Order: sequence, then structure tokens, then C-alpha cells
Amino acid sequence: MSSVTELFKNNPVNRDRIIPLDFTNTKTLPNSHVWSITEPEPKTMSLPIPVISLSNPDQHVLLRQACEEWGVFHITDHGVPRSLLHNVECQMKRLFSLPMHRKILAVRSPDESTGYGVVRISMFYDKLMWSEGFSVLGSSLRRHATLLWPDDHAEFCNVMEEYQKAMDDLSLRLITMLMGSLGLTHEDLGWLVPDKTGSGTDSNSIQSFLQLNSYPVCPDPHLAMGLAPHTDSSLLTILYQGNIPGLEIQSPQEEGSRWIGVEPIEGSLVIIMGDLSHIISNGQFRTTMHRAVVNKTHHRVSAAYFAGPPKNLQIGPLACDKNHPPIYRRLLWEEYLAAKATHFNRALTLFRC
Ligand SMILES: C=C1C[C@]23C[C@H]1CC[C@H]2[C@@]12CCC[C@@](C)(C(=O)O1)[C@H]2[C@@H]3C(=O)O
Ligand SMILES: O=C(O)CCC(=O)C(=O)O
Ligand SMILES: [Fe+2]
Repeated sequence: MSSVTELFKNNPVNRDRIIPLDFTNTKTLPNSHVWSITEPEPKTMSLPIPVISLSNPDQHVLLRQACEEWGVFHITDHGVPRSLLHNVECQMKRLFSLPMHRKILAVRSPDESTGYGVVRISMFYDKLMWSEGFSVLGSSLRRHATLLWPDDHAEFCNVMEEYQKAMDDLSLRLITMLMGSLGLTHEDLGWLVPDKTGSGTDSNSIQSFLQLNSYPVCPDPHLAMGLAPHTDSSLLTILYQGNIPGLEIQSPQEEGSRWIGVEPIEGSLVIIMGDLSHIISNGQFRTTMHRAVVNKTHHRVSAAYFAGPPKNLQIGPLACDKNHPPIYRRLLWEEYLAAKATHFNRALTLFRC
């Protein structure tokens, strides 16, 4: 059982926080979805979030700087074919455009990690978000897809499986580069060897989780929230957001006061550094608060791939020396996910030395 599967088993969500609103039949924002924004939100401005080409010979320096200053950046020349990104987007649209009575057939149960439903963090907020999701984890993908499309699920499954493979490879490359940029050697990262057996359960392989997000058009976007502010619990998250804006990050310069839009760049992928990289880098890499906003005209979809360390592998600060003693204690990903499931955005502080 993967750490993520265990997380859901041991920390079930409330049943009433699983099934989203039927957005297609909702022409005005119900009170349940009105976020009390009493003062006008500070104006969202776009500052240049780093764009890094993976074929740039100086990528190590650029990656390190982006992680230290932003914790979020775009990557280009990543090797993931545009056609695959396009197919993923089409399949997401196909899924979320199904009528509610079909999507409901694939709803996740409270202790399950795969299927249709609202995002987990919903339980930490009184108000509901203007979004729906579909979570993909391993073999239960086919079972859920069969519920959605009894005779016509092969293409969806093939595309999602191909995408997960591409993300497995890319996340491994990125983690190696990012940790390399901190001066960590192959020995420090001995666990990061690709899973040659192809079983996906190898104790050396990255554990991953794919979350498909859908943000339907919203009658009153300024009062609604697509995805509430959070940091990701992963080592890193690879986000494909198509060409509709919506992702915003908290300004690293003016913490808490301003949100910056991460504008889509054709063919790029967005890397969001997670809490675990912050821990491994002993606080050098930022883990950035982000959220998704909605709009009045375009249905937005995004695919978030969360990469975490192998199961049963303790991780902890590696970039330390006697002048920089560890500021976090060692932990397993499942321990961290469990802390996040209970304490949400305060989880990180619980692991400080
Ligand atoms: C592998 C992961 C990453 C999780 C927990 C676990 C399974 C579900 C993921 C998400 C997906 C949606 C945002 C988030 C904040 C949420 O609520 O559920 C993510 C969370 C995290 O990064 O903490
Ligand atoms: O849809 C987005 O832009 C953000 C998604 C996200 O942050 C997540 O799934 O964790
Ligand atoms: Fe996120």
C-alpha cells in the first residue's frame, strides 16, 4: 500500500465533503460557496516568475536560485511531448464535462485515494470551493474509468498511464538536478535510483499521486475560491495548467499580502517545490503558499503530479554542516501526510527541531 493510500485509509474525510456541487446547473453563487472577502483583495500583479530551460547548461545555478527565491518556476525543454499534454487536457475536459449523474458513479469513498470528488483540504474550511477533482493512483484507475465510461475508457486510461510514466521520469530527473544544485552527491541520494523492475512498488522508487483539477466557469469569480491557499506536501509537484490562468502564489517578497498570477506559458510545466524539499534542503528551498482562482468565461483544468520519496525511507535535512545544524527532524512521507491531514498548513512547524 502506498503512503498516499494509507493516508486516506487512516484519515477519512467527511462524507458530506466529497461530492461537489453540480456546477452546470448553478447560475448564481450559493452562500455555501461565498468566501467572505470583506475588503477588496490586493491587486494581483504578474512579476516574472523564473522560466528555466532544462537544456540550459547553467540550469543548476538557475534552479537553485529559483528554489531559494521563489519555490515556483516554469520549465521548458522538459522533453514531455506537446501531443501528450494536449491529450491529457482533452481527456480531463472529457471527464469533467460528463453529466453529474455519471461522475457520481466514480465518486471516491471517504477512505479511498482514487476517484471523483472535492479536494481533501476542503475539510479545513467552512466554505466550499468552486472546483471538482479526480484522483488517480495506480491500478484503481481502470476500475474508476470503467464506471465513468463502461465501453469507452481505454483512451482515458492509456493517456493517464502514459502521462504518469512521463512524470515519473521527469520528476526523477528534476529531483536529481535540484538536489545536485545543493551540492548533494549521488551517495546522499542513493535512494533515487530509477525503478528498473517496473513494478512501481520497489522500495527505491518515487511514490506519486496524480490529481486532476477542474474549475468550472463561475458566475461570481471574485467571491469564489477555486482551490484554497496551501503548500504541497510533496518533494515537488509538476503542474500542467493548459493556457487558462488561475494559479497564484503568495509573493515571496511580501509574505501574506499579495498574490501573484503564474501566467501560463505555451508548452511549459510549472514546478511547485513542496514541504519535503524545504526539509531536505534544511530550509534553503522555499515551499510556497499557492491557490487557484476561477473565472467567468473559461472552464479551467489542471493536472498536478505530486512526487514523494520512496516508502519506508526516512528523509531529513541533508544540506547541513556544523554551522548549519538541521532545523527539521527526520521523517517518513506517510508521517508527514498524516500530520498535514490533521494540522494542515501548520504541519511543517511540528517537525522543527
Ligand atoms: C500526495 C498527496 C498530496 C496531497 C495529499 C496527498 C494526496 C492528495 C494531495 C492533495 C491534492 C490537492 C491539494 C492538496 C493540498 C490536497 O488537499 O490534496 C494536496 C495534498 C498535499 O500536498 O498536501
Ligand atoms: O490548479 C492549479 O493551478 C493548482 C493546483 C494545486 O495547487 C494542487 O493540485 O495542489
Ligand atoms: Fe498545490
